[in-house]
Amino acid sequence: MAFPKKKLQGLVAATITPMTENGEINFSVIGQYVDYLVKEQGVKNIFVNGTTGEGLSLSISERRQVAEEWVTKGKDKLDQVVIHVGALSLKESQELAQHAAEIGADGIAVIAPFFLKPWTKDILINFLKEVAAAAPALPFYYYHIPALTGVKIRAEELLDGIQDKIPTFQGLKFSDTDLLDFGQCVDQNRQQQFAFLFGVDEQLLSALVMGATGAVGSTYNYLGKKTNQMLEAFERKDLSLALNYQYQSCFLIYFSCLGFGVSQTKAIMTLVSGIPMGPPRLPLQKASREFTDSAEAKLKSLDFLSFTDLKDGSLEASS
Ligand SMILES: CC(=O)N[C@@H]([C@@H](O)[C@H](O)[C@H](O)CO)[C@@H](O)CC(=O)C(=O)O
Repeated sequence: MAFPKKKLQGLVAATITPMTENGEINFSVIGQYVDYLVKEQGVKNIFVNGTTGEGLSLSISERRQVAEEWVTKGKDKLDQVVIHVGALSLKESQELAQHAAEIGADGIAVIAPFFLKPWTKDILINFLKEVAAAAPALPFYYYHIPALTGVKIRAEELLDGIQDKIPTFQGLKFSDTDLLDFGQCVDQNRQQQFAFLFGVDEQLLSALVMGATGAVGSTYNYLGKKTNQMLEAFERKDLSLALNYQYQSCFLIYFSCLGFGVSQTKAIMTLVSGIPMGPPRLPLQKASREFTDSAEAKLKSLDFLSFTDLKDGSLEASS
């Protein structure tokens, strides 16, 4: 095994997969995207082909190409590139895991299969174990996102004795609001050097209190710098300042009842970074005009993102 690798900690941007207006992947902007994350947002870890990256809406060949492009463009610039390799088919997941190892990724993550589902901890572990074994030199992270997979096995239960079954297990990406489950994961694994990466950006401060060692999320693409300031305030025990940052990011995320998801993330990132992210792929729909107009107004009204952070006058995603 190539361990020990540097522990994955701090902010990890869940990357968007840029697309053209006709739905093809726009590989040409990934180099620019890497530079934007590193230089403008101070974020040097990425999570590729996850929820934000529409990984499950891409073909296997596209997922391989996207992973390869991020690893290539991130070389000597990014600290860690973790590739999400979860799939409904064990074979596909193994193929992607093996590919991630071949291209020099720093880790792999896997969600629970969500159509024919594992109903018990042992069955889920068996699935994850088979995927991890396809990349025996790569750190393995379990990606817990029960609201989307429908697999409700508690993370705390899953982690109990997991390294005996999956020796490459290095941590948990926890995208759920159940802070009791999250806290129990941390508390019951204090002897291990696991990474506990929280995935609900609007609750990150609470998760830091519970022992999160880092965070993976969509908003760190464009709020990385501000969220790093929140992490620093938390480190200094300046909770009032940290809370102020957290509330501002919550209010940005929930500024309207128009919904917030991958389409909205693409639209906001296009506006803030000036890099065209394009529309999402079906079944997702492009963010509505109503959303983009109110998002633009909100971004401008918030001190959080100053006027000068906005690279262009319109939020319309590369149209
Ligand atoms: C359901 C969802 O997309 N959750 C996001 C959050 O970052 C989320 O966008 C954010 O908390 C705003 O609600 C991440 O947990 C997803 C993620 O890390 C990924 O793209 O794999």
